[in-house]
Amino acid sequence: MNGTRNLKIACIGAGYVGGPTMAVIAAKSPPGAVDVLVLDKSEVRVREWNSDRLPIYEPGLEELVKAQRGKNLHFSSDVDGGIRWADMIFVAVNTPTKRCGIGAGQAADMTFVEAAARRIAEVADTPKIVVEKSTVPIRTAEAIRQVLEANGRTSFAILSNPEFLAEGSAIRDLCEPDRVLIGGNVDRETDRQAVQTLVDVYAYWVPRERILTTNVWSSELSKLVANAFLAQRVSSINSVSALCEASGADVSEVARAVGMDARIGPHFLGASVGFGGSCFQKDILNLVYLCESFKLDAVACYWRQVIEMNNWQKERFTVRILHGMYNTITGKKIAVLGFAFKRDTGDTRESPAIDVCARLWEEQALLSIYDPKVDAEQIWDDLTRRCHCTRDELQQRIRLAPSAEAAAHGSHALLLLTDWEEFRALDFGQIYRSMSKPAFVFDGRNLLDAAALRQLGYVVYAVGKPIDPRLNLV
Ligand SMILES: NC(=O)c1ccc[n+]([C@@H]2O[C@H](COP(=O)([O-])OP(=O)(O)OC[C@H]3O[C@@H](n4cnc5c(N)ncnc54)[C@H](O)[C@@H]3O)[C@@H](O)[C@H]2O)c1
Ligand SMILES: O=c1ccn([C@@H]2O[C@H](COP(=O)(O)OP(=O)(O)O[C@H]3O[C@H](CO)[C@@H](O)[C@H](O)[C@H]3O)[C@@H](O)[C@H]2O)c(=O)[nH]1
Repeated sequence: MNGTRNLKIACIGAGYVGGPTMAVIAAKSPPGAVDVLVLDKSEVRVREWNSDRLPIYEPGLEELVKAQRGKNLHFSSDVDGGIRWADMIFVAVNTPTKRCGIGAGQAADMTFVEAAARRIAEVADTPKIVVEKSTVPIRTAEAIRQVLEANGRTSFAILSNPEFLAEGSAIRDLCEPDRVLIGGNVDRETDRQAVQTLVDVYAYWVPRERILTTNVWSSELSKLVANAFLAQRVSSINSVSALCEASGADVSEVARAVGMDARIGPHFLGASVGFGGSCFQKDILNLVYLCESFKLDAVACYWRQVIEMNNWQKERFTVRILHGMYNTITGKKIAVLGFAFKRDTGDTRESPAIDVCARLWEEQALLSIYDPKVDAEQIWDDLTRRCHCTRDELQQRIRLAPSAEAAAHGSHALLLLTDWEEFRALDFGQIYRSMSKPAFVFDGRNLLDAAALRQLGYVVYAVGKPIDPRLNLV
């Protein structure tokens, strides 16, 4: 039986993880069992969570939030008040890659996690269960404990409960997780009890056999390793995509044949322009830094290669465009379809589209960018930062388009950089008629039917597929 009644849960950090995770906990617990309060230092973000226009796009999220908000789900910027009120406090703040100092460009920046821990140490006036939800380097729970204990908070429990949701499918992933991982220090009675309390929360909707309990360090490390393995599969298939193009093999056929081996499995074998997102690169860099700090240089080198292969793939895609279009794209209009790092999200963090657009900008192309969910401001922010120039300078050669058709009109090439489902349904015949000829398609997601496009007259490049003889490529 579930022993958790009227548990007051707060979450510091109302981002891509904090918001959806807390909405699902609120929705899945029986009436009266939990009250959830999501806290953020950003008043703007909290206002958006309390409005009709949520700060993030995620399928199913809006319905869920609207159904629970004001009942057992609340959003507030009163972080101190929320800490005092709660029995259990999740820490779901951002842990980006460090930009300066020791470990810059690799180590995780723990500033926000530590600030949250210090805030709890300062204002909590009753014992709390602190749950590390952010992705953190191994032994962070111990650092949080030291901060708390040094401030006299000795009876607090510290648990690790990393999150495995993927953007675009966050609600489904949270409602039907492959597993929930909870790490606790079994030598401490407070932690043992706290693990049980957290297990009880998840057990409202997750089958008990999917809730794993481990020691804290295994839990922290498993999160980094899971992301490293996933990213490694994408880099592996992307390395094979280059070999396919060179040899005449088809990467989708190879992936299918290889993935049907039950020991390998079919998922995450989709060749692409490269992986993006806020997690893969950051977490592998974090793992590499960890290995280096343990003097495990060969291990660090092994994982670093996953990122190097990803960078190479993004660059390779850009070079394919340039060579395919007769070695010059100066002054040519190119339509960019998709700017988010994957479908079903408005998130652009580490999106391959940023790198590809920046490289095409350097080549003096005219870009017309369309994405169904990414805010215009976000695109300009990403590109000004990446291209090291002002928005005025960018706007001399880059436009944002209101639709895929508008982006494509008069262009020499379509680049498909995000696998939005709506791109599959475009009227490519109509688009072809509106384009300069020869009309090129560079499909960075293998989303489109290349044979059908060729029938319409397009010259098509698709990652890891046999090279179109009309392309100027070897
Ligand atoms: N985005 C994902 O898909 C995903 C999935 C699994 C795990 N993670 C991990 O979860 C963590 C959060 O990621 P995210 O994508 O939700 O980040 P995010 O940037 O979307 O959200 C973090 C929020 O924390 C707030 N914040 C930071 N410090 C604070 C403080 N001291 N007090 C109050 N609010 C504070 C920020 O204002 C921000 O709104 C990261 O460690 C990330 O690696 C992310
Ligand atoms: O076969 C594939 C699968 C993915 N990708 C790309 O890889 C990136 C990451 O995709 P995905 O993992 O689906 O999204 P994320 O939201 O980044 O989720 C990852 O990162 C999260 C943050 O840590 C983890 O919680 C998730 O388990 C993990 O999948 C995206 O650019 C995808 O387009 C490919 O190119 N080919």
